[in-house]
Amino acid sequence: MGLVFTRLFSSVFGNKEARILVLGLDNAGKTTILYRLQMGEVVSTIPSWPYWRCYFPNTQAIIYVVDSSDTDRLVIAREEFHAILEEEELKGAVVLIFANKQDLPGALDDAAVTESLELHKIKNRQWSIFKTSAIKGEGLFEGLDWLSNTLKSGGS
Ligand SMILES: Nc1nc2c(ncn2[C@@H]2O[C@H](COP(=O)(O)OP(=O)(O)OP(=O)(O)O)[C@@H](O)[C@H]2O)c(=O)[nH]1
Ligand SMILES: [Mg+2]
Repeated sequence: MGLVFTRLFSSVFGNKEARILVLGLDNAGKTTILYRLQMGEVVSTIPSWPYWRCYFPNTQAIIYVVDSSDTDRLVIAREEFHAILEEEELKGAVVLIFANKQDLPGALDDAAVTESLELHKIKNRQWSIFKTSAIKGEGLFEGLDWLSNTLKSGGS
């Protein structure tokens, strides 16, 4: 399951529209995050894997959401994440990772999630990871600020 939205970033060059995909395993917190960010934009739901590709063209950024407390499924999350990065149509997209559910006991921190997802393998692309709690509303805007600045400065 995923979500897609477009957002306007104002910059010195005027308003720039960015198409952003929010992806991640089920239960990661994607819907909660978008609700928290109070996106005024139209958010559409992407049904399931086979259809994800239809949403890939013209995507400037991917937000990949991980349930940091669901350590059993981090391997699956890693495989899914790297499969997404392999997609030709997403080669130019900037990647923001949300290590979500930091409020839960046993949640891995950003360094541990970086290790589990093997983020050091990411090549030729701008990326960053932020610790978030969608429930508490923590870390989300910091991440979005990074994304906004990165897209304004020309993206990948
Ligand atoms: N404790 C805690 N729970 C969270 C957090 N973010 C989301 N949840 C909970 O996790 C569950 C799943 O959240 P959703 O936002 O529905 O997850 P999703 O990624 O949209 O899931 P799908 O739509 O099934 O793909 C819900 O019960 C949320 O309340 C968080 O930061 N902390
Ligand atoms: Mg959802």
